[in-house]
Amino acid sequence: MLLKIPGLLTNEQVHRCREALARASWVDGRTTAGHGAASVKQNLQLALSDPIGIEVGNLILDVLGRSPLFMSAALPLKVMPPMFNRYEGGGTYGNHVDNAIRMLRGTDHRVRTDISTTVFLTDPADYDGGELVIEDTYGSQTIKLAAGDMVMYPGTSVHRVTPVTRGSRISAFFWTQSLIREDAQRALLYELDNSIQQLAVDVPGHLEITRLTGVYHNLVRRWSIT
Ligand SMILES: O=C(O)CCC(=O)C(=O)O
Ligand SMILES: [Fe+2]
Repeated sequence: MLLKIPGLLTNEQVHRCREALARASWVDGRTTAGHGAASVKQNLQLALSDPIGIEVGNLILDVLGRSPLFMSAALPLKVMPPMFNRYEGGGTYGNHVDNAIRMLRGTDHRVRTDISTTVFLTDPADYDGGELVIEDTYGSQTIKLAAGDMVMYPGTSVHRVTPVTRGSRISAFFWTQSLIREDAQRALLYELDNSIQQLAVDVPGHLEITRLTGVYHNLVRRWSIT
């Protein structure tokens, strides 16, 4: 399931992130890519230990934790600390699939990358190119969103970022391990949750809402990996 979350960050929050990131030092993005991906990756990133990245990442995690849309669609078990990248001067990231397992820095904790996410931090009018192209079962989706918007998509997808030929594209990206491993099951739960929420507005207090809520939780119980 590919899902956009418009306005995850307010303009003020985007501004704060961008101001902090402008003070950070960027390194070659190939340092954090797996073997196959490194050969098609041509961008800049913040070092994982960069205190500015950690601070801005915490702001984003805080906002995410309060996003009902993210919680419902991701059903997160573990969210990796956000990382940051910058593409300019033809910078690009060719077709790749993200590594299935990532280590949490400084620990021996592993995170399975069920869901990949990009949070756009640059106004699309400020750069050319830089589209995130995701191969989906319904064909390829081209994503270029307003600053503060986010897209989440299955970690299993082949994806790329087209060359940035004018300006500079700065984004946060991170991975989530979901309680629900299978994308199709997660998508069903998301649909059901949305339906129940809508029913609760349209026919408040209806007994069937309680039964459907039970079905929702019993499916989570059946499918959850924890
Ligand atoms: O910059 C993006 O939107 C995606 C980055 C990406 O695919 C990656 O770092 O694996
Ligand atoms: Fe990727």
